[in-house]
Amino acid sequence: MSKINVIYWSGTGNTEMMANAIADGTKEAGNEVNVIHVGEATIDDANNCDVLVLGCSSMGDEVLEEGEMEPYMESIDGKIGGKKIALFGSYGWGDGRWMREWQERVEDNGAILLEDGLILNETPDDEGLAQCREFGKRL
Ligand SMILES: Cc1cc2nc3c(=O)[nH]c(=O)nc-3n(C[C@H](O)[C@H](O)[C@H](O)COP(=O)(O)O)c2cc1C
Repeated sequence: MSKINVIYWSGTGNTEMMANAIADGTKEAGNEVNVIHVGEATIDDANNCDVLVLGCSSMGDEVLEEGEMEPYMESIDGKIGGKKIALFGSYGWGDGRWMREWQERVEDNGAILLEDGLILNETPDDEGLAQCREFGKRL
């Protein structure tokens, strides 16, 4: 059994739906999971788990949300070398650039990206939620 922390930011609830479905999948696979809003996450939450799962929607112009998620990433940049990480988030009109750049950032930190970042357009439908649960099971 692995301990998995899912730390997320979500403006209108789309990425939050993904976070909860990913958590359901990880639980079904027999893991222990904590879902934490990034506003309540500590640096320790990034470290005290076997797999760190980070979620944020595409905001600004293809960037992480700047009030809570970007500062949190800055607080863990340089401290996640060797960490197993998976990324996810919802987007709107873009082509997923925010996720590609986020993946690069995590890899530049020396973290081990377990999966390609899971991205879904706007509000997840049943198929999207099923994809999230499968993603969670694979972690
Ligand atoms: C201020 C703002 C900026 C956004 N910027 C982008 C963007 O650059 N690229 C994109 O694909 N979607 C963008 N979106 C759309 C959101 O990523 C999309 O609606 C997403 O589903 C929101 O998920 P959430 O409810 O988890 O925050 C933006 C939305 C808002 C409100």
